[in-house]
This record gives sequence, C-alpha cells and structure tokens, in this order.
Amino acid sequence: MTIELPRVAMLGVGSMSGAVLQGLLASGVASDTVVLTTRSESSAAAHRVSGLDASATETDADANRAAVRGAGLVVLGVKPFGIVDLLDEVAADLAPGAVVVSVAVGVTTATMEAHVPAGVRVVRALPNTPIGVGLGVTGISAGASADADATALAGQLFAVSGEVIEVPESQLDALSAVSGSGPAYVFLLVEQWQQAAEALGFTHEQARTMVQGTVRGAVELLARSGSEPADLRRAVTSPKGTTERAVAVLQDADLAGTLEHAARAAIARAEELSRL
Ligand SMILES: NC(=O)C1=CN([C@@H]2O[C@H](COP(=O)(O)OP(=O)(O)OC[C@H]3O[C@@H](n4cnc5c(N)ncnc54)[C@H](OP(=O)(O)O)[C@@H]3O)[C@@H](O)[C@H]2O)C=CC1
Ligand SMILES: O=C(O)[C@@H]1CCC=N1
Repeated sequence: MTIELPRVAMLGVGSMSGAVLQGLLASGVASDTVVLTTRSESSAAAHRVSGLDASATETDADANRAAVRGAGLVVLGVKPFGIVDLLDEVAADLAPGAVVVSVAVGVTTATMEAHVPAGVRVVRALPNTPIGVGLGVTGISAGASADADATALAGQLFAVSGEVIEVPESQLDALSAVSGSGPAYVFLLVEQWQQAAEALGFTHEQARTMVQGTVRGAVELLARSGSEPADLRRAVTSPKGTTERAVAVLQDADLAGTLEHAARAAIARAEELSRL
C-alpha cells in the first residue's frame, strides 16, 4: 500500500514513533515528507545519518515550533507526562485544520483539545512496536474535534504497516494493555521459555533456535490455517501423551487469569498517567 501524506511533523521519535516512522518509510512514503524532532542532539543526529530532516530541542529551542509550521499531520511521540507541555509549546504554530495524533497512553483527547486552538483536529492512536516490520496492531479513537477525514488521515499512518482497529476512546487504554504492551508479554514468554530450555541442558543457541523457531512456526501456522488456537493445540496434544501433562501444568497456572490481571495493572497505570 502506498499513501499520499501532507507534510508530517513527528515530535519525539523514540521506540514507538521510530517504529511508526520505519513502517512509513518502508511503505514508500518519501523521506522529505517527514520532519522530526527529538530532545537530544545525539538522537536527531542519528536520524540525519539516515537522510532525514531532524533537529533537537537541546540545540534548537525552536525545533518543535519550526517542525509543526505548515504540517498537515503532527504526531506526538513523547512520554505521556510531556504531551500537554509540548502542545502548549507548539499550539500557536499549528496550521489551521492540522491533525494532531498522539500515541501516548493515558492522555485523553479532551485533555489535548484544551491545549490546541479551535479547528485543530485531535486523534489518539495506540500502536505497538511490530509496526516497524509492517505487522503493527494499532487502536485509534477520534477526539470530539476530529471529523471522519481527520481520523482517516491519521489511520493511514498506521494502516500502511499493519492492522488498525477503531475503538471508543474509553477502550483505548484497555486496547493498549492488550496489544500496545503485548509485544513485551511475548518477549517475556520467549525469554523465560529459553531459560527453561537452558535449564534442561541446551545451549543458549539451541534454546534460541527451539523456542523462537517454535513461536514463529506456531504463529504462522495459526495465521495460515485460519483454525482456532484451541483446535491447533488439541492437534498437538495426543490423548494420554506427553503434551497433555505439560499443558495441564500450564493450565493450573491460570494463564488467562494472570494475563487479565496483568492487563488490569496496565490499565490502572494508564489512569494514573492521565492524572499527572
Ligand atoms: N514503546 C511502546 O511500545 C509504546 C509506546 N507508546 C507511547 O509512545 C510514547 C513514547 O514512548 P517511547 O517511544 O517508548 O519513548 P522513548 O523515550 O523511546 O521516546 C520518546 C521520544 O521523545 C523525545 N522527546 C522527549 N521530549 C521531547 C520534546 N520536548 N520535544 C521533542 N522530542 C522529545 C525523545 O528524544 P531523545 O531520543 O533525545 O530522548 C525520544 O525521541 C509514550 O507516550 C508511550 O505511552 C504507545 C504504545 C506503545
Ligand atoms: O509501557 C508503556 O507505558 C507504553 C504504552 C504501551 C506500551 N508501552
């Protein structure tokens, strides 16, 4: 999919927005469509090495304001507690009708709308880092200020590199607790599973091949077969066989309950962040 975007200003380009940027460039968006800012000069310099227009607030106090001038899309990629200050900094320089998209967890569109001029349209998105390899999952919600065009434009940023789910804003932090944070859950599972394999006497390399190869293969099989995971699990689990014993141990650990508990802890933290 190739897309036409207006000039895009990305304010704060770290792990998350950096992955969104990677996805955009991989999809064919021209690098001169995008202007970037970071806090540190070292981060901006790293982007300039890749031929991008990047400046740092550390060395140019006007960097954020300059970046948003004339930008039709402004992507906020700073930490949640930095969003309001950043909006106050750039508000007077936002183009009339600009679409401001925040990827921050916790900070509501109503909060953001109170810090931008009338006519600026605010959208929230919660992507995840696999968007950098074209396999993102992004939740998106329009603020009261955003019309369908604004939401569609913002959605394109993420749809070029994965799936986009539009949800009511009241569900966005819960979506983040599933798919936004989700890659961390998968990486933790892989880490701990590899540790278990090493405890059984395999080398780190062997454990890596077995666990990562199995995860990749199982996910691909799930995607290509179109089957339910429970059916594929049953196909591995021979009655009275070995997997049955292992799965019984895992089921005793109440994985569903533990994952729900983890997600609720993330949602509670998003609520705390919304009050900072
Ligand atoms: N990481 C993830 O998987 C996800 C993160 N998010 C959201 O993304 C946002 C960013 O998180 P993450 O990418 O992990 O954080 P990072 O710390 O990796 O990135 C933050 C970026 O903001 C820059 N920055 C900080 N202050 C300013 C400023 N005043 N002006 C311009 N740039 C600034 C930093 O510059 P420098 O590099 O110089 O420090 C850095 O590039 C958060 O709000 C988070 O809630 C949402 C979904 C998933
Ligand atoms: O941990 C965080 O706060 C961010 C939001 C979702 C994933 N990372």
